[in-house]
Amino acid sequence: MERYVIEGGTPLKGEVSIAGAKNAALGLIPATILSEGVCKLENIPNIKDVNRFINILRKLGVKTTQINENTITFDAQNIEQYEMLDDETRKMRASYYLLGALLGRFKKVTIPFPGGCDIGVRPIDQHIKGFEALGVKVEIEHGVINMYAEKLIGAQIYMDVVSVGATINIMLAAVKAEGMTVIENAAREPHVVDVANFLNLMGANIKGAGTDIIKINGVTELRGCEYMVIPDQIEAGTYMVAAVATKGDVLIKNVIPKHLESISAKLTEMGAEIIEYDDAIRVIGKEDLNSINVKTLPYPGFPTDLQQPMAVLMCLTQGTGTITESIFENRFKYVDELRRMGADILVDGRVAIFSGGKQLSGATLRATDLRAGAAMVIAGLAADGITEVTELKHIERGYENLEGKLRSLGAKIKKVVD
Ligand SMILES: CC(=O)N[C@H]1[C@@H](OP(=O)(O)OP(=O)(O)OC[C@H]2O[C@@H](n3ccc(=O)[nH]c3=O)[C@H](O)[C@@H]2O)O[C@H](CO)[C@@H](O)[C@@H]1O
Ligand SMILES: C=C(OP(=O)(O)O)C(=O)O
Repeated sequence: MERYVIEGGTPLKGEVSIAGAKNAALGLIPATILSEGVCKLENIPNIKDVNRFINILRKLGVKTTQINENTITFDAQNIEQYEMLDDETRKMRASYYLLGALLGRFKKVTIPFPGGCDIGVRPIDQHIKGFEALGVKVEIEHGVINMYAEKLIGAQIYMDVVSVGATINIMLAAVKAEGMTVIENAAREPHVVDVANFLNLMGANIKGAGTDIIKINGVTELRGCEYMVIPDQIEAGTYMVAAVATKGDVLIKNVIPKHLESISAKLTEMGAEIIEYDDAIRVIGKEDLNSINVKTLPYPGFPTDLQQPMAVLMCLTQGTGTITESIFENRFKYVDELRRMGADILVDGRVAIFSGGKQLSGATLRATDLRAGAAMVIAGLAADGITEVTELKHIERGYENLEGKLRSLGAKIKKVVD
């Protein structure tokens, strides 16, 4: 069994560099399937989900060359396979992008239902609705999705919910459809824009990514290109929260401060000092934190993926604050773990009420999912005494070298393998 052993109480101090964005890389990697040339991706984060997806592409016949730790070329010119039913595909959420990418390339695809963090029901009805509008026939049997089309034809698609995955997936198929596709009520997350920019560099014609109306004029061929993954908004936000939780002073480098505005605003409201530079952000924690209310929303709102780390800060204030989770219906499972540390949290449906004023004390905690895992680590860094965090496989899905980066900031954390 692997676990982190953390001795709390040391303020984080120094500089940390943020890796490429998990959720952008997970869209860009399958997008390379659409290219009839070689694509070079730089700033790919070295994390489990990304490495798993690269392996899936290799199994499909994509030739990959590792140029250095974070740069890889993808050559999908000779692939013939459009079916991927292995276990790795089943485990990942982002494997749903194989639907859009393989439909765009072959007009047919067979994959299992996607996995991902256990944070509530995660339907893919909006993905399916979009593909059907493009002329795709969909069959679902025994947990396997089978899609095929004679032709992909551009269409007007209104998304009933704002979905990052559905927006990117429809874009992936629509770039190779005949005519114009319009996605209304599209997601505006930075990774939606990143995938659109990459596809445009490959020769696609996408306009409006970053707004809630995206227009895609289909093209017949996409070429190879070189592209750099954007910095990870969520990894950056995690270090921002960790700096405040430990009353530290951290310069977080290789970020796009614009992507972090919702987090900076909330940390400032809590009393932390935030200094923005062109591609870095300095976060200085304070002795006393104000209680605040946070509601998760689609971008540019406060990201649901930082809800769990933020919960730790809510425990460290003196008064009462709330978090409303409006994206996923069951993303509060981790509060039981924080309660073991003495936190006072009441959950009522989509709202968690935090009564502050309690010193967290070290305990053995389970990383129930990826961001809950990050929250447990931050709680351990802020707590009195020793905290052990188990089930690191979740954390390693999305954080590059978390232990090493925290240690470089002075944290007393070590990974123990029994
Ligand atoms: C691999 C990846 O990029 N994962 C991210 C992606 O997940 P994911 O793409 O799964 O999240 P979505 O943006 O699609 O989900 C948003 C909401 O829409 C609902 N929904 C979604 C699709 C659908 O067909 N029908 C439907 O009802 C979901 O249940 C959820 O309530 O965006 C989430 C929201 O920013 C992030 O938490 C995840 O880290
Ligand atoms: C929920 C997340 O990931 P996934 O969609 O891959 O499960 C996340 O990154 O916080």
